[in-house]
Amino acid sequence: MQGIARRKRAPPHVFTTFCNKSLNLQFCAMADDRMPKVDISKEANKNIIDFIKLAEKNNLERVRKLQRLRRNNLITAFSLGAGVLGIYGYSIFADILRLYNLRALKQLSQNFIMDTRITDKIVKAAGKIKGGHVCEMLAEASPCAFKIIVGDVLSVNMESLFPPEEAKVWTDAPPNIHLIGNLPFNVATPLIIRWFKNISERSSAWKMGRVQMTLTFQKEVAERMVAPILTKERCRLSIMAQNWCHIEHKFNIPGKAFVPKPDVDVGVVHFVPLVTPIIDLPFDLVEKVARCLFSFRQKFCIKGISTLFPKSTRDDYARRMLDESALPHDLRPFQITLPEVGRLCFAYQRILDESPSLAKYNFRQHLDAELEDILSHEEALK
Ligand SMILES: C[S@@+](CC[C@H](N)C(=O)[O-])C[C@H]1O[C@@H](n2cnc3c(N)ncnc32)[C@H](O)[C@@H]1O
Repeated sequence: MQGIARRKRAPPHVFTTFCNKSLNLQFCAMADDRMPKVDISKEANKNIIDFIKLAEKNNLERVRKLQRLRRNNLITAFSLGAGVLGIYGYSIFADILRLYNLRALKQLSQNFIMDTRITDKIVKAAGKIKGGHVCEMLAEASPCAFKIIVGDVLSVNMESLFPPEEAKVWTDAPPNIHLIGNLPFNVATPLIIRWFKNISERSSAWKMGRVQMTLTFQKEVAERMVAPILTKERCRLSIMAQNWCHIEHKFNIPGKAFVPKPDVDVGVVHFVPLVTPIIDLPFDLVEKVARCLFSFRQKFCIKGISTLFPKSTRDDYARRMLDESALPHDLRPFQITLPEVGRLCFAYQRILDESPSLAKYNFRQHLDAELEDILSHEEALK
């Protein structure tokens, strides 16, 4: 008790303990020489042991506090480092843009990929291109003969771009000609639809054979193109892409890899035209059936199919198309396989063979007139 009373007077910072359970509290050192030594080996004094335990607990807490502090410091240092590196990296990109006198034009959706690891990855996704003919790479980066075509890719006829001796027969392996592009999203989607049409007709670049493409799209569009049945992404674009091409969604590029950064992520997609399409019918017919079929995605197919026909005959023709295709009437568009869409297309073709004028019917054009009809009918019922 005496020892405790004295020790209470001692300033807490001069009390140091080195104790360990295995030492059975054999050693206790005091930093203050004025304090008398306490002989704890004599007899187990409960109060002293409690005091030492308390001191040990305090020490432990201090150590934990220090560890927490150190961890927080590390996190802060790491975040600051990453921030500095980010700013440094961005300034390098900005310098490169300035060096090449490039200015990102918003109206052309110019978002540049400055990381050559990503451009390498895109080129790798194109497959074996060594010694090949490639449409689009940067002039300065290319050791090969390079020709810049200034123009709108949507209206360029690519027929004459490649040497005729590179052409391959359609049923052969694809020629060593590649279309690689990182185009604005508002250009890439209409362009690929146009190119599917060219593929179906074997026109433009596809006069050279089954020319492959490696193109970027908004990530969600890439996902739609490869979407299998029963997925929420399945849509008209899935039908069009998968009907004419073997298609692979290779990888995604995060928006932050571009300068300036777009609001969305980007998907890289590789296309190889099929020797024979799954639905071997004219592009416009397949496109029209797919468009109408998916115009009411959550409804039964019959609703979308019926929009292929004028109002007076639509229910009969739609039922006939489903029956001739051996498809149930309660099927929804995202449940239909490509060969089943094909059966619907052939059924539609047979109807057109009987009544060719039906081919001209366009639901969208007639929509306004029909809506007016419905409204006036409802008006009359009031
Ligand atoms: C997303 S940026 C990509 C730039 C560069 N290829 C890259 O990957 O860093 C899109 C490029 O397509 C060009 N572009 C925009 N509309 C175009 C069109 N209709 N025809 C051809 N190029 C177009 C823009 O000028 C821009 O250079």
